[in-house]
Amino acid sequence: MTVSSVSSPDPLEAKKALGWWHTARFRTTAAQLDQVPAIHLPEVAFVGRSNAGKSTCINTLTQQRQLAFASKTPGRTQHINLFDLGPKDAPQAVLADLPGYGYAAVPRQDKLRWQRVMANYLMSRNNLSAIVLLCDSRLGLTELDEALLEMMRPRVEAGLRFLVLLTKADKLNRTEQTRALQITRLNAGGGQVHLFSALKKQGVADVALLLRDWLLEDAPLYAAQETEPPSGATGATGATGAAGTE
Ligand SMILES: Nc1nc2c(ncn2[C@@H]2O[C@H](COP(=O)(O)OP(=O)(O)OP(=O)(O)O)[C@@H](O)[C@H]2O)c(=O)[nH]1
Ligand SMILES: [Mg+2]
Repeated sequence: MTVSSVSSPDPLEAKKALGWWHTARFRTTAAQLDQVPAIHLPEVAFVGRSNAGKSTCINTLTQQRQLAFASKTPGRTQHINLFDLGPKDAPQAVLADLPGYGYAAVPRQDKLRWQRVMANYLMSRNNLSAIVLLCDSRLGLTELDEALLEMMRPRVEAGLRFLVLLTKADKLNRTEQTRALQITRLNAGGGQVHLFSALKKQGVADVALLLRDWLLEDAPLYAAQETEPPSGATGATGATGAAGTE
């Protein structure tokens, strides 16, 4: 098995994809599900345990130091933050940075509330094209990640794209990286798995290309919805309708 840093994508294509990610700019923030606006653009959601490296990954992909707030203090991201991607006057896709789950020091009520917000978001967000589940490569998929995978299974089976990123890969040696990839691939239920290091820029080009292609492939589906009444919009992968609002 090759470690993902070994395969290098076409440099020109990678440069174009990174240029596209660099267009990312803040769109809106929401503390509750019913405050998140319906958007007729393909969306990728970044999820994972608190401290997994979501915000750092977003900053690395977009090559912006402070787009998403990264922190040494777990539980930092408390809102659903949305960012636009593509030309300024014609955004093509949306990136969602979701609050991390599982941080022990957060009061139980807040923890439960956020887990509910996130689950509802992932199950009900009509325009979701892809989910990126980030987990620390030293920990692999934890119980909470697997619960999330299980919950998302119907949507993944219905076509929702799914990528697991093993973050902080710089903390592992080559052998450990290969092992982490093998184990996670077995447990990822058919989703793609990549190693990622913000520090060493490992996997950045691959992930930039993969996610951009997924989103742009889905863009025509949502462009068609723009002309329909909002109630007729169902999203490419279909909502399960399982979630209410917070
Ligand atoms: N060595 C190393 N550290 C990293 C990497 N990515 C993130 N970190 C560190 O991990 C910590 C958490 O990163 P964040 O990006 O804030 O994590 P988060 O998932 O957004 O956390 P919440 O907002 O709490 O959910 C920070 O101290 C980062 O510097 C990496 O690739 N390598
Ligand atoms: Mg964060």
